[in-house]
Amino acid sequence: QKQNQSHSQNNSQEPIEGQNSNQVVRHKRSPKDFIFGKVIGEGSFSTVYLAKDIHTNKEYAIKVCEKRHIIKERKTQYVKREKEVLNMLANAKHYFVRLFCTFQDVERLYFVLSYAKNGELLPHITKNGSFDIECTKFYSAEILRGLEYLHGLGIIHRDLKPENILLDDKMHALITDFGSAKILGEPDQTDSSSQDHRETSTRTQRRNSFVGTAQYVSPELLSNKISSPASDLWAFGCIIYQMVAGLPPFRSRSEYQIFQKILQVDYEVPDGFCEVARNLVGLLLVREPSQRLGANDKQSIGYTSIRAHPFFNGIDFEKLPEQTPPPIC
Ligand SMILES: Nc1ncnc2c1ncn2[C@@H]1O[C@H](COP(=O)(O)OP(=O)(O)OP(=O)(O)O)[C@@H](O)[C@H]1O
Ligand SMILES: O=C(O)[C@@H]1CCC(=O)N(CCc2ccc(Cl)cc2)[C@H]1c1ccccc1Cl
Repeated sequence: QKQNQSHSQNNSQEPIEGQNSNQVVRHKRSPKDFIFGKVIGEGSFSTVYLAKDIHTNKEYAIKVCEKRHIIKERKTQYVKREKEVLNMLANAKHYFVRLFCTFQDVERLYFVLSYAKNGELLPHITKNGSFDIECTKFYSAEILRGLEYLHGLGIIHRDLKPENILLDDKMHALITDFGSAKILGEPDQTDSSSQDHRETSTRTQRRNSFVGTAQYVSPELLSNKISSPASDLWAFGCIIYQMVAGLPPFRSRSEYQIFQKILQVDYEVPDGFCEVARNLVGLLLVREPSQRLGANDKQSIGYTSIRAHPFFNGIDFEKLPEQTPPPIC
């Protein structure tokens, strides 16, 4: 719309004259600030569009959620949690999809996210059959760095899977989808609603009904509903296995049978599966969360025992963002 000069919206980051220079006023965005392009994806209650900011010409992925549908599906908490966790990741420079801003209108919520031009990791694994060891090492290392940052903030993802690892234009990994995340130390919903204040240790939380995606869910989430950062380490083990084998470790026609296999830690390793990768997967797919490799590492310094595993020989964890990801072949 025509901007009235005297009240022209300052949507860029320049300070407005009359304000001291280090103060930048950001005006609340609205759909009018963007040109909405093609649909790049659909969620169970969201549609994601490729969009361009009319002021900067920058491209974003805008996730649009219908309020009516969210309320009907009783997912209001999920949506609020996604925004809350994305905000906590605002200072992360790498390894996560970033949230630039949110706004809403009567019917919808809008999340302006970084655009992961190369989509989800999953199709890159399946299309290619599986990854070679160089690719597997690189992407496992980037995911591990993301988990170190996330767990360092006391956040458990709880639904880590190759569909939730996106790839940016340079093919670097971006973890996304934080609606199922748990923030350690916050009062658990069950505590506030139920009278009995059940003991929950700091590192693990008693769980309410949430369970992640069948193939990647950890045994503890299926049995006693307690999740901890080690629950993400289990999913991490499943993802490494899947990059090497091309399929997740726990597979079956029925979800119930997948759960049975997970609870028994019943998986096979195909012939030709790289031995050193098999060893690492074997140290992560351990039924007892506290016995998983990395479970007892100090959160503040990262997963030193996983980084030290021979599988990561040759990986410089600090230099990953500057590296060119190995071609998927
Ligand atoms: N920042 C992004 N950049 C590029 N593509 C994205 C981005 N965010 C989401 N997508 C794509 O849009 C699709 C829908 O994502 P969205 O997060 O809305 O739903 P979902 O989490 O995939 O589904 P559900 O809500 O059922 O879990 C996904 O398949 C994803 O590939
Ligand atoms: O949590 C927040 O930061 C704000 C607070 C103000 C606000 O009204 N909302 C929307 C809350 C909301 C969530 C779900 C539905 Cl279905 C309707 C409204 C929240 C919101 C705004 C825009 C995008 C997402 C969210 Cl959760």
